[in-house]
Amino acid sequence: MRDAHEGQAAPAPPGAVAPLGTLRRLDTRPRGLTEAEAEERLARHGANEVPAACPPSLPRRLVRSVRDPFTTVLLCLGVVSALVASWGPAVVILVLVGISCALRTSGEHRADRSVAGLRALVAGTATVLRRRAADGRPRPREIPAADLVPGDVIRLGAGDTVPADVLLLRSSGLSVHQAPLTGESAPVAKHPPADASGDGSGDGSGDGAAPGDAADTGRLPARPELCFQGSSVASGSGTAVVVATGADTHLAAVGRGRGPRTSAFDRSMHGVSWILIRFMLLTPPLVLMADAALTGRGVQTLPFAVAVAVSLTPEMLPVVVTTALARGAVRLARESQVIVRRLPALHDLGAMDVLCLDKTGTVTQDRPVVHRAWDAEGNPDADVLRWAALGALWTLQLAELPAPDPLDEALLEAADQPEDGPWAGYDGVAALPFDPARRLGTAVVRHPALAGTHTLVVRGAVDDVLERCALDAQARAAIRARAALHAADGLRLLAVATADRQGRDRPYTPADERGLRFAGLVGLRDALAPGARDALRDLTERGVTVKILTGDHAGTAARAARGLDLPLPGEPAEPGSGPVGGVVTAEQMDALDDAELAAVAARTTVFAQCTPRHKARVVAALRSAGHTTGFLGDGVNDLAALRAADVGLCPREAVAAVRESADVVFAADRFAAVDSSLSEGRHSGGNIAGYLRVTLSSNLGNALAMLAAALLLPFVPMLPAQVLAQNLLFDGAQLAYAFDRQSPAVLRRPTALRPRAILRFLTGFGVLNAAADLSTFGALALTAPDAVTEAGQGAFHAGWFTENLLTQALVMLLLRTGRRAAQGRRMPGPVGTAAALLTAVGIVLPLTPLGPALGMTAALPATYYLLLAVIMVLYGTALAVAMRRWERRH
Ligand SMILES: Nc1ncnc2c1ncn2[C@@H]1O[C@H](COP(=O)(O)OP(=O)(O)OP(=O)(O)O)[C@@H](O)[C@H]1O
Ligand SMILES: [Mg+2]
Repeated sequence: MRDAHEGQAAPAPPGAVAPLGTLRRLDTRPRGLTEAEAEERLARHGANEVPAACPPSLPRRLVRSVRDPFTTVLLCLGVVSALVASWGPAVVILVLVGISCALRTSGEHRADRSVAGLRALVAGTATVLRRRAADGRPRPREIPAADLVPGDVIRLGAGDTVPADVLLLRSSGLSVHQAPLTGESAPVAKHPPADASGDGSGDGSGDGAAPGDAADTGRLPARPELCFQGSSVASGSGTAVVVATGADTHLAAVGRGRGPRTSAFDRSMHGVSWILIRFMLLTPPLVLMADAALTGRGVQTLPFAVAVAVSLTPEMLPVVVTTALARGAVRLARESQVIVRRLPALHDLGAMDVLCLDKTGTVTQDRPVVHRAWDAEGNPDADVLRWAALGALWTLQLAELPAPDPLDEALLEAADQPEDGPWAGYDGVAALPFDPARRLGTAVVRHPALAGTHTLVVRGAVDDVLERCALDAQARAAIRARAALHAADGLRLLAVATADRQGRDRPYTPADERGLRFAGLVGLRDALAPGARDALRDLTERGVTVKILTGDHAGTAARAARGLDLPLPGEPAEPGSGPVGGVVTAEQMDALDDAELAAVAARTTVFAQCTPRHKARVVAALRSAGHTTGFLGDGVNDLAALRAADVGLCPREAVAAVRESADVVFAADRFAAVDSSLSEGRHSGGNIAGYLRVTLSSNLGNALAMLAAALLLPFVPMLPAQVLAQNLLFDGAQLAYAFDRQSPAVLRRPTALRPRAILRFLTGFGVLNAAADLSTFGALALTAPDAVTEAGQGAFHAGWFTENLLTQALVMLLLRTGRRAAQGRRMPGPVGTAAALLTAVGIVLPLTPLGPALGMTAALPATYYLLLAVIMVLYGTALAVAMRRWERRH
């Protein structure tokens, strides 16, 4: 069977007229280039690389890291300081920004390099027709998309990414997604210029979108005969000649089109950033006003006001985020063969609380085997299978699909060789390959004995085929009921229908698929993937709700869910009658608006009979209900949902377009990989959350204390050099969070960064921190009255410096999440070590020669240290109690 297909590999020369000029201009033929020509052109035109796909250079990255919002605010504060010639704060800011940018850039660079090797595994390829010699036969061959040259003739099939800008020579049922270029979600029909289609095969529009729609929605020219790099094939197939590659493509000209969607990570970070930026922008004017009102001083307080704002900034946030994510990504790549294509996706994985899966090929093995075929009355009938196989055979041949569909393969394998039976003499006329949006496909065949008659063979999902059959309601209901029984038995079902039509030259379109004669059903078995059930149970236990979104029959889907031990709320309804209990079908979804769907989606586990649009709708509904939603799928029908999700996951065997849109690609066993990705994501998320909590609350505490001190004391409570030293020490210690290993308790739940929760946390714990500082001021005034006078301010600086570092160390240890479970560990871990170092430096530094250099005199009485110890114990107790309450509430 496959031989017959491959024998057809050489395309018949089309009666091309219109593209002829193009072919001549490109100096090529419909049979493609020779290898030698291609090599020469590659040298001339360069590699066909998407400009945005190559990693940015080191200087580019450096520039980009400066554009981060915190860095921008810091730089603005720096400029203000420089304008009023307060060089202290200006230098502090410059040093902080410099260090943070350098660390972040090198971190990103390293992470990129170490995943580059694995990334090659998911690089795009193209099926090209090339000849060894000028008179040789063209052979289809898969090559890296980067090696394409203008003039190459390529084949496109459903699920392929269009690898360059191409002009269609032939097509059948071709529609492409141009979403990455134009943002429009419906597939657009594509076909060669009307008089160029030599093989009589028609074009079908995917979702009924008219050619030319593209013009209204994007900057793409409305040319149905052109497919643009970056779009992907939604249905059908085609043969096309490459007209532009690399930097000459439309994609390169318009840039990446719409940027990537905002993910959960972006939303969280955006929320947190804006809370802080508001704080930082409000601080200097507030300090100035308060100071002016209370002490009558003027702009000379500005440097101090700026210092307060600077001390609020979590300047290491970008570094901690990048390092935590990059380390996780590198570990995943090395240990679990998981490729994280977008670093923030790792955080989203950690925060993910709903994972949607497609069924076929994801939780099943996707090696369907034909079980049985039945005629319209429900009697076993091998002819139905043969009709289905005949349709599959001619679809494969006429549509020149780069790879056959597993379902079609199963049909061909199971059917008797059609050459032997009454099917022997059939010849293909046209094909509309399977389209997941219509959920059926058609082959048109003819038999010499029936001159002038074309037979349409339609295969597809039961409901969609029945809809197009000439049947009365009763017969239809009877077939539906039988199908439901078979589906409940776990079979995948294919309905087959035929129709005889007057032969014609006009192309066939989906509009011809009506008034059909129902032939029967084919049932196929597709076993559940080994390990799927255990993996899904683990996911559920770890706080991720699993949902299945499938194009399959409701009964088949429900049976699979049961086999996977997934709950089907609302069960049971009697099999074979009406809707299947616990399963929501596309039809039911269509009756719901988005808000209603969000409510239904929350309590439903299985969604059946989905078209690609339905899958995407469910994902969007779940996201709108506040869930961080992942989608794991592998087929063309999953592409839209994958893009709609916060994090798109796919196995390496997924179709090219899916692989290229996914955030995370699993190169090895996908279930083991989901598990380790989840752990790494939660690790990274937990580390980032820990850093944010500790840094923000202690920064706020410090800022409040500085403000109070400035109003109470006759001198500047913290000199710029001290602000710098303290910030550098804090930052250095807090980098430990990027390397922290979270306790198992953290890994048991999704780690979401909720800006509101963080705001509540930071105000509560910030005030507590400020209270500790104020108590210290009290202790200083009590034990060393000199320290609070202008002359003795060196002692105040030293006393506060020590206290600040000690509280910081305490906070680092006590405010991590899952702290209680982590206590059992013997090794101190990076955070413990950093806290110990911070304590040591806090006590010792003012006593060394560096102390006076920073304006600190360590002439404090022992009673101060005694009181400080008491304050620390009280503060530590208060922190522990507050943290326990907070953890219990969240
Ligand atoms: N190649 C094909 N030819 C004809 N009909 C098909 C083909 N592939 C699938 N179908 C029919 O269309 C239905 C929907 O298929 P679709 O590919 O959208 O989803 P699926 O593969 O069944 O499930 P999932 O969404 O879980 O991957 C199938 O249940 C089947 O009846
Ligand atoms: Mg699938």
